[in-house]
Formats: sequence, structure tokens, C-alpha cells
Amino acid sequence: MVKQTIQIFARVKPSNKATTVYSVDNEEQSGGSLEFVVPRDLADGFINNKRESYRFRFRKVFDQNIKQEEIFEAIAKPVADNVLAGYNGTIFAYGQTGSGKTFTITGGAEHYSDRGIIPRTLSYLYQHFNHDRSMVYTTHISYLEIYNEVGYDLLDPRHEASNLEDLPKVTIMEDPEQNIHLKNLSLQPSASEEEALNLLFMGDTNRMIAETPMNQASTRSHCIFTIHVCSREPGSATLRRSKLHLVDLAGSERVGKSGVGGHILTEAKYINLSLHYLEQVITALSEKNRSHIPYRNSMMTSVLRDSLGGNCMTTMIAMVSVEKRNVDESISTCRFAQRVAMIKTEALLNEELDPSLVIIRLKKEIQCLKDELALVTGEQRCDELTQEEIQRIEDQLKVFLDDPDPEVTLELGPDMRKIRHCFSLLKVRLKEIPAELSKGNGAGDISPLSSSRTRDGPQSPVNKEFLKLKDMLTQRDNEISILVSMLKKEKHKVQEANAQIAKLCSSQSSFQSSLSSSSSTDNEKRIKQEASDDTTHAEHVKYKRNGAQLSMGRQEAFEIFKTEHEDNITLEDNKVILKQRFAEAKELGVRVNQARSRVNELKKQLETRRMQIAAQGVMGNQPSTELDPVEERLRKQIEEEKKQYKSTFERLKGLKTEIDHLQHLHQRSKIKLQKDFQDWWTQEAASLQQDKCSVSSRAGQSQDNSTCPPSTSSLHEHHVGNQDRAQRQQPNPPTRELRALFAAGPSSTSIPLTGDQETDGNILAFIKARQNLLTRTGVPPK
Ligand SMILES: Nc1ncnc2c1ncn2[C@@H]1O[C@H](COP(=O)(O)OP(=O)(O)OP(=O)(O)O)[C@@H](O)[C@H]1O
Repeated sequence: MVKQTIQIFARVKPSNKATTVYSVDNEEQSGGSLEFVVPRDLADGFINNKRESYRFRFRKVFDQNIKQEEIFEAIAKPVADNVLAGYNGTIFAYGQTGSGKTFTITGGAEHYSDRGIIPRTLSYLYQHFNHDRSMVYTTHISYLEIYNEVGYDLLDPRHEASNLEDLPKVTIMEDPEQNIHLKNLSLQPSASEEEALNLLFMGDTNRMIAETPMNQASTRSHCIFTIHVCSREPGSATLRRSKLHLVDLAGSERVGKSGVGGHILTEAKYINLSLHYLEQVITALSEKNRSHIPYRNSMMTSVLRDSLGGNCMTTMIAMVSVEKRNVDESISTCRFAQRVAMIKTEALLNEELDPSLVIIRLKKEIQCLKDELALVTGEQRCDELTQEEIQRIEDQLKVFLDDPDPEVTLELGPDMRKIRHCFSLLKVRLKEIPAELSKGNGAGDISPLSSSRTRDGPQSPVNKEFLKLKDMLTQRDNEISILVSMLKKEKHKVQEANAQIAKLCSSQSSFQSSLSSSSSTDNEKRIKQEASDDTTHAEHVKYKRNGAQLSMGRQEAFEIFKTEHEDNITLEDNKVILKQRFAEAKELGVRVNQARSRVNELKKQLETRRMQIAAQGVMGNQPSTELDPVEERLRKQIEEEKKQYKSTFERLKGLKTEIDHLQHLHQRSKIKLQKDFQDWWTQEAASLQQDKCSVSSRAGQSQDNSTCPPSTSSLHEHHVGNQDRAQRQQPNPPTRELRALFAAGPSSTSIPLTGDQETDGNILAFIKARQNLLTRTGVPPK
């Protein structure tokens, strides 16, 4: 449990009008302070208490020039970190109309850098979700508007078709543990930052459209954007659920000052009433020994009950304006903040067991208790054990017998049928022991039931491992000698080929014509002859140096293999489709952004229009009860653009899912292709190695075990078997070209392959290089 008081911060709104004298001091150890100096003659009415200086303490005060980024880092990031750790968090902005609450919580639409706490927090949280692989996160968003004490779901899709008044009202329900539940408030799943931002945008647009001159919700309503985070370690039954409320309260100014009348006055009363109830709750909470806290008086205090004095880490931002005409409201805001700072909250780690896993555990427990009861009462179960149960008992018994720990126990539960079955298995096992002893196995083993008695026999794991390692050693020796002899043979051939190229370069034209007349097979024969010549160890070293370049041959082989693989067409098709989808997604992205900009532009126009109408009201004209046609047109346009935005966004979302799926398929096909190539390569290598062995052994020139792995079957049979296997397991028939590439190895140069991937890569690179040379010299490859 984390006990702390509500953290209070102050933010001064930038102004280029006449401001009152004020000072900000953040140097103090215990936090910051904000001081207003008000001349006595100005202190009329509200602040006329004969004081000139008003000083308020805050955790930190953000002066006019402070950027949104700094606000996020200092205020929202620590709260978001707590939410990630499983604690509830709330940030609420309080202040008079126009003091910058919405700018701070949601942000300004003009510049990207004006993004407020909500988008920045979403970005921060989703970045964390994407990087933290140790937890599985799920996120939901809700967006509640409280207007005239009635709650509305800003994410309700019916917003499009209905007026605010016709939408289902969000109502409060309380469970026996006094937890608040909100009926008719949707929790929208949000898998990515983009989806969450889209929900924010849709909610804000819905809020704006719902406004009328009678109902300027942005000023007169409270908005609560909530991010619900659920996290769990993979495989764990424990869930952590936490909520982050980001609250933009209605303007806190007094009714008298705003000079409103009629309907608006009623609304202002409501707002003031709910803020009045908020004050009451805060006053009650800040007083010691107050047992009754009047949360239920208003919807807002009921919804924010946990944030105010409950299970939550809460932060308040007092929005102040230092313009002379606003100073009394700003001082009032600061006073309110001082009371808030006295409230203590007790945040708990919100951990719970996953209900589905709890049910499984309880079911098991019930079964166990039933079995125990049956054992005690003698009412034994007489139905047969299932095959699964028998298998489980056998596995358990094996583990029990193999465990060298004498203390180990066998847990069968209270089911008599299992106990009996276990005893009968043990009896069978005991009967086998004399027979095994007479065979002489495990004479020194004192545990009659242990299956490790054969540990020292020829089939023991140690011996098997020893033989395996010995085989591997022999094979490695073979590979080395093959490689050395191959290098010796190839070196001469490369030298000759190089000489030929040089010759070719000097007399290319005459060579071309002479090539057509001379026999290509002559060239081939000569190269074959040259390839059988020996070379020295020094040249081996030289080859090693060129290894990286030559191993390109394997890559080339792969390229050829790929072109004729059965999946290649699918792969190529997928590539084309993916390209198309990316292009479509890009275009849709542009259209989404354009639609969003158009909506924002229209919203701005609507806001300006409303301000004009409000200004007319202030100038003395009675606000008209008729709908303003300009405003009506703008609202309709926003509605249209919003629909278009929504449908484009949905298409983009669908397309992204499709792209993800296609990418996944493409990746799988690529992996399969690589695996097929690898299998095919290994088979070909093994097959060629067998060719070499069979030829060597027939010629009686073989160095016996030093070059060929030992085999009991006849070499011919072995080779045929290999081919059979190759045909059976061949993932994809190799291309003619590749076959030729491999065939060129043993037939033309007698070069063996080892079966080792890297060694064979180098060998085949040689062959490929030679083939390239043949092609360049005009000799058609086989
Ligand atoms: N720190 C700031 N920097 C730049 N502009 C700001 C800042 N704070 C507020 N503004 C601008 O002042 C105007 C009023 O701000 P805003 O709408 O956020 O006030 P509010 O307190 O939410 O008002 P209301 O109670 O009516 O919702 C907006 O045009 C906003 O862009």
C-alpha cells in the first residue's frame, strides 16, 4: 500500500495582456510556490481582505513558457509508471474557463508539440507495452462526459445518429463492497496507440458536435478519459488491473461573474453545484475525524470516489491565469488546491486471481475432497480408470522410481483405484528384478526398483555418447582430408582458368570466332584433366583467404533453387500483394490524416463561430434560442467528415491486419524455403559423398575409414538407398541447373562432398566458380 497526499501542481497560462504582479519560485526544498501581489484598490469584493500578497505552495509551479513535454515528464510520467506497476492513478485539471485545462489534458490541435497529457501518456504506455516482453498487457478505453449531472458515453457509436439527449444515460451502480460500476459506459478495446488516439479523437469530435449554443459542453461539462490496463506474466494466474483517469473539469468560475442567464444559468448552477460538491468532498476529506464523506451528492464525486481519498495516486493541476481580470478566480483556484493537498490516499496494488483459473483450481479441489470423502465413508468409486489416468500413474511411478532421493513421495490422492493400480504396477516391476539380476545387469545397484541399473552396460548413455563422439571425430577427420585433397586438385584448375581469362581478354574477338570452331569438349576435358592435378599446402592457405568470396556459390545455388521451388510463385505473389497493400495503406493513411485535419479545421471554425456568438451575448444582445445556420452547417460538415474519417480508419485498420497476416505468411514461406534448400543441400552432399566412397572402394584406393564413414551394407546398396531416400524426402525436386551444378562435382572433377554444411558450401563454391569460368570461356555448362 502506498500512502500519500494528493500531489498539487500549478500551471500559469501564457498571456500577452496586462498581468498582475506574480512570482514563481521552484528553488525551495519542499516544492515550489506561486505568489500574487494585488494592489489594495484592485482587491474589490472577493479578495478584498486587506492583503496585498497571496502565496501558495505547490509541488512545482510551471510558468508561462513551460512546454507540454515538460508537463508530461514532471506530472504525467510518474503517474503512468505507477499505473504500469498496478496502481490506480488520476490527473485532474481544475481552473476557470479558458485557463488551459483542455490544452493541458488533451492538447492543442495546431502543432504536434502541443499534444497534451492524454496523447503523450498513451504513447508512453504503448511504447512500454511493446518493449516489455515479460508481461502480457490488454488495454481498454472509456470516455465519459458528465453534463448537467447526467453521464454520456462519448465513445458510443450511436453518437452519429442521435442527439445527446437521446443517447442512453450512463448511470452509477454500487456493489456491496461499495465499488462503483458505470452502466452504459462502453470499454473499447485498444490494441495499439493508433487505436487509442482514434478513440480520443472520436470522443472529442462527438463532444464537440453535441454542443449547441445552449449546451457548450466543453466549458460546462466534465470529461473523464480512462485507460484501463490489465497485465499478467505469461502463464501466471495473477492479474493486475489498474486505471488511469485523465480528467478535464468544467470551468470553475462563479456564476455571478460570467453573467449568464436562462438555460445557461441552469447549467452553470449544475456545474457549480457539482464543483461545489467536489469542494464539499475535498473539505470533508481534509478535515480530521470526518466519518461521512458526501461522495454520493454528485455524479462526478461518485465516479472519482477512489481518486479522492481512496485507492488511487492522485495529482491535481491548478490552472491559473495571471491576467488582471482573472486574478481573483486564480486565487480561488489556488486556495482550492491547498485544501486538496491535505487529502491522503491509500493506493493498493490491484492484484487478483484470474477467475477462469480460480474455477479450474476450485474444481480440482472439489474432486479431491469428494475422493477423500469417499475414502473415509467407504463409498469407493468402482468405475474403471481411464487410459489417461493409467498413463499418468505410470509416468508418476517412473519419476518416483528414478528419483535417487530416498525422501521422495508418490502423491496419488485419496482415490483407491489409483492406489491399487499403482501397487499392481509395483508388483510387476518387483517380479522382473530377479530376471534382470541373473542377467548380471546392475549388480552393484542397491535399489531394486531403479531403472538406472543398466547404467554401465554397453547401451548405457555414457557409452552411447562416447560412440557418438567417436563417430563425429572420424567424420571430422574425413572432412579435413577430403577438403585438403580437393583444394590440391582445384588450385591448378583455377590457375589455368585465370590464365585463360587473361588470354581471352587480350584477344577476345579472335577467341570468340576460334571458340565456335574449336570443340568445347576439348576445353572441358582439359579442365577435367587439370582438376585432377595436385597442389601444395600453401595454396590451401590461399584458398582459405578467398573463402568468404567463394562461399557466394552457396548463395547462388540458393537463388537458383528458389526460382524453381514450388512455393516461389506464392512467395513472389505475396510480395506483389504486400507491396500493393502497403501502397493502399499508405494512401489510406494520408486520407485518414487529411480527414482528421479537415475535422480539426472545421472544429476550429465552429469554436470561432461560437466565440463570436458568445461575444455578441456579452455585448448585451440576448443569446438567440434559434439554431445558428452557420454553426448548424459546420456541425453537419464535421459529421460528414467524421463519418468519412471513421470508415477510412476502419479500412486502414482492416488493411493493417491483412498486412500483418500476409507478412506472417510470407515469413513462414521464406523459412520453409530456406529449410527445404538446407535439406536438399544436405542430401545432395551426402549422396555425393557416398559416390566418392563407392568409387574409391571399388578402385581399392580408398584410405578406408579415414575418408568414408563405416558401413555394413554394400556400397552400391547404400548409394541406391541414399538416392531412394533423397527422392522420398526431397522437399522439392532440384532444378536441372542445380542438378548440373552438383553433377559437375563428382563426374567432372571427382570432388567429394562431406555432408558438413560449411565445408560443402566451400566445395560447391569452387565448382560454381569453375562453371562460371567455363561459361565465360564459352564452354556450355553441363
Ligand atoms: N499553455 C498554453 N499555451 C498555449 N495556448 C494555451 C495554453 N493554455 C491555454 N491555451 C489556449 O487558450 C485557449 C483556452 O484554453 P482551453 O480551452 O484549454 O481552456 P479550458 O480551461 O479548457 O476552457 P473550458 O473550461 O472552456 O474548457 C485555447 O485556445 C488554448 O489553445
